[in-house]
Amino acid sequence: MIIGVPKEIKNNENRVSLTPAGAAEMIKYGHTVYVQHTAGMGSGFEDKEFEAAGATILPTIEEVYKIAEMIIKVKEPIESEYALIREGQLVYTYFHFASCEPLTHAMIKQKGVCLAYETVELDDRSLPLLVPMSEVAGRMSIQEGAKYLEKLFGGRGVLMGGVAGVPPAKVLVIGGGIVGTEAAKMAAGLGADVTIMDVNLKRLRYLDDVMPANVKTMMSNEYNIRHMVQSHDVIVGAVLIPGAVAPNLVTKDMLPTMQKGTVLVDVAIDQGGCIETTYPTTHDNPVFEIDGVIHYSVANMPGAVPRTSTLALTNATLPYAIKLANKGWKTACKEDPALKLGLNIVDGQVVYQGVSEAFDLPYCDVDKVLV
Ligand SMILES: NC(=O)C1=CN([C@@H]2O[C@H](COP(=O)(O)OP(=O)(O)OC[C@H]3O[C@@H](n4cnc5c(N)ncnc54)[C@H](O)[C@@H]3O)[C@@H](O)[C@H]2O)C=CC1
Ligand SMILES: CC(=O)C(=O)O
Repeated sequence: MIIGVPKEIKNNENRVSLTPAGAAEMIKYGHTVYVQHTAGMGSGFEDKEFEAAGATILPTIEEVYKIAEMIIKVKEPIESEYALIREGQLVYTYFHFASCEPLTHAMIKQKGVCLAYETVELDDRSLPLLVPMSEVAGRMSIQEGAKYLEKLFGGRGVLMGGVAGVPPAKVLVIGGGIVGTEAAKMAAGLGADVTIMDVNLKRLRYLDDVMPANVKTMMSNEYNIRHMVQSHDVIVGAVLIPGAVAPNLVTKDMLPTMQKGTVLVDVAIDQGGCIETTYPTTHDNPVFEIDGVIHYSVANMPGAVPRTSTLALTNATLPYAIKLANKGWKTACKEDPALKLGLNIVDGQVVYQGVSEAFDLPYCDVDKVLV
């Protein structure tokens, strides 16, 4: 198969979807790999390393899209890329359709095969291609929270771990999955007083067992959230309903009850956000303030640590990419139920329930596009 690796063009997105090692692996299986000039540079991989691995460098993004049967990306295509996607072309990347109606309509129109990393799902309901970036974003959420808590950046001027005789910062994490767990671990490691909330009691029991003593667990419901946000310094939004828009759990009317300089980090922003007042921001301009409360809502947080993130992401995406290239997307998806769940839009049809519900679009059973 002919594989294309475009350079990411989202704001400050320095990850790349394939490393030189990944390109070598693809080539070993008999595939041809085209990489856009400087696509790997932001992650510390030079063109010559891809060439040494057997890939061919192409000067422009247009040439990559034109020649490739399978595009491997990191972030969803942005507006300038929509028209480059061809009918029947496989695009393997994060899409987060439910949070972006224009992207959804554009991909329906282009009739590509959109296989979304974030909805590839194993039997145990885990999301193998989201996990590595959730680990990164969860850990980063506390670094960012700690930074914006500093007075200089508009925060309350509270030190995460406090000092002898002065209590530490209070951190509330809403959602106890991968992002939430990593956030709680990092905050606890800095000495903060942490509470983690979830609706899944089994998950709360597990977290209660494994977390250090400065992490408490609490059932997530409107009453508890309303009460807790009033006294916490950093609040991390980390919920997910796979493939669907995130629910608004921290609502606008709660802001005036918070302490001035509280920092909200809405990691779930890529699925629309779980804090009503957040909208997607960029690494260039990551925060904004409403009612004296700092909002951080960057939709591609791992893009800020591209070396770590590229290596972590491609560790997870490469084995599936090889399967797709070796067998073709139809056979690969028929044989692997986890990959099949990654199909969101195929040949102009929405084949993922959460996306059809988000925009009231007709839903087509995925098996119909696999015949
Ligand atoms: N902004 C960014 O750069 C990044 C964002 N993310 C996003 O972070 C979000 C979380 O991802 P993961 O932790 O991997 O998901 P996950 O599936 O591991 O965890 C989500 C958790 O939310 C819980 N939950 C669902 N409804 C809830 C509610 N009403 N109250 C409290 N908890 C609730 C679930 O029970 C689950 O434990 C996703 O939207 C993901 O796409 C992930 C990586 C990077
Ligand atoms: C999960 C995601 O969208 C990201 O890592 O950017």
